[in-house]
Amino acid sequence: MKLLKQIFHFKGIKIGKKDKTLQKIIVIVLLLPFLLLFGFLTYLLLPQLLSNYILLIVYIILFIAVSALATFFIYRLLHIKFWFFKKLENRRLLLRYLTENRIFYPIKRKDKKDKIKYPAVYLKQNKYTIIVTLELRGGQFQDKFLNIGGALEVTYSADLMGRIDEKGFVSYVYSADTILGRISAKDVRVVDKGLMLMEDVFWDYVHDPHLLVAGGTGGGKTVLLRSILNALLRVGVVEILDPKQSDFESYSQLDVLNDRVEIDLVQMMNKIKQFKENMEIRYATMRQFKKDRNEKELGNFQSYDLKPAFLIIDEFPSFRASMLEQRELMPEAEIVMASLKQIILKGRQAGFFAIIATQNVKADDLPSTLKDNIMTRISVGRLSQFSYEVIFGEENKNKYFKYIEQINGERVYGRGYYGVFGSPAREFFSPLMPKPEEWEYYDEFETLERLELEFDKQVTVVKTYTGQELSEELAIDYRVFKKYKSEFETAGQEFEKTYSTSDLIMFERAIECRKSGKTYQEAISEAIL
Ligand SMILES: Nc1ncnc2c1ncn2[C@@H]1O[C@H](COP(=O)(O)OP(=O)(O)OP(=O)(O)O)[C@@H](O)[C@H]1O
Repeated sequence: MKLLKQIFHFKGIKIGKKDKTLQKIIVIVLLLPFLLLFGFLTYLLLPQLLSNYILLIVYIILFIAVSALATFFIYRLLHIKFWFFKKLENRRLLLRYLTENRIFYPIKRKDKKDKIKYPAVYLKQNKYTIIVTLELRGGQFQDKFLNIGGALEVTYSADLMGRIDEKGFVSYVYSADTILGRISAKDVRVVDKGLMLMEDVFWDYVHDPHLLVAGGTGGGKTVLLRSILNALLRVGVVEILDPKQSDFESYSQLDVLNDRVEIDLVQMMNKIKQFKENMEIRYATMRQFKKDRNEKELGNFQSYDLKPAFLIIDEFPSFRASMLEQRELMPEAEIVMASLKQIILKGRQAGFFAIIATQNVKADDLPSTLKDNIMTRISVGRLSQFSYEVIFGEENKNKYFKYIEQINGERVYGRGYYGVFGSPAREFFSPLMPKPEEWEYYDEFETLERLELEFDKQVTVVKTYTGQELSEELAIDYRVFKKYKSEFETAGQEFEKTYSTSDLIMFERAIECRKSGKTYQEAISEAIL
């Protein structure tokens, strides 16, 4: 079976001259009914037309204009509406690229025009992806083929998702026609694969924790955050910080978000500290469950049937700036930033996630410990090149990020890019907000049941440990504990005077990793995330 697969591995349909011919055939077939009609009418009107030459000329010009226009209209419509025609168009585009860039072998013929032979280039297409496979195997164009990925990205107005190197071939995978996967804001839900944002885009917050949303003014950031809220409010507890005091403030009147929307600076700072405190309580609760169940390793929040908690911070740089601007708040601001860092570094297992929204990103807007540990990133609207670089990182350094205002003549809102840290960014369309007369976020949220975290009902005491106590709890020598601590600190982890349950769990994880033969460095970086 494996051998058969290797022999008959389907790379797609080979590109060749037939692709141009096919396009011509389509145009002729579309023109045919008009030509028949022309013939029939001419036959009926022949005596009148022949007796008046001006009428004949007007008749011919009119007919050519009407049939050309109608054919063009139907041709365009078919390509916009039908997948089959789009596929043909993609084949023609690739053929065009090859021809215009002289990627073919001319074959000389005696007394005749030279013939053209195209190298082996295959195109495979499905709903959202285009895969172009090109043969290498010592061919004249092999060097070109190894670097053609970016050029074809422009040809298809698509996003290069990756390159696959196979023996003798190279394939480029593009995501295209992404707009077809757009969903309505009404339908945004958390499903098995994560929070569904498009038909094929899921924010898997358990595996790629925390979310960074960036959007230029009017780009659709607020609409996107509200759509996300539509899903998250159904599965967990959401806290919102709205420093602009506009987009979310009114939601505090809703039962589901009552006391969970802050607009005042000090209240917002307290909310972050409280969120971090809650994360520690969650860790303590989980540890207790682990003990009760006699488990060897601590599971994640889902394995103990606990609900996730989300902290949305809108306009993060402006919130941070106003905190740092006020001298008297400085010491407190540091604690707040340290708490946020802890949430981002340690929240995943406990089910505590941050969603940080910002406009264009400036150099010092996002401290790198925060940015580097927010795994999922989305942009909407127009951003500066610098912002794209900061948001989507090294991996997408050479990517050409486009700003598209219209698609097929219609203004498009909420278009941007989606990426998980370290992988290629792809085109993204934020869920489409229905017309206000059909559906409103506020009315929808009004129908939702308010969810609580487990400890809103019961009081759990957060245990803290001194270094000595922690080493005893971990059953390791105090000097070994110090060694782990200094390794953690080298990796950028900061500790307070006393240690929390989440610190204890992090140390436990590192010790486990070391036992399985990993180096200190590997164990520490695994334990942090
Ligand atoms: N996904 C969408 N579906 C439909 N319309 C949208 C969408 N996103 C944005 N829009 C339109 O664009 C307008 C501006 O969007 P939004 O308020 O979300 O921008 P923003 O990025 O939050 O801007 P600002 O930062 O200035 O507040 C919306 O009022 C809406 O008309």
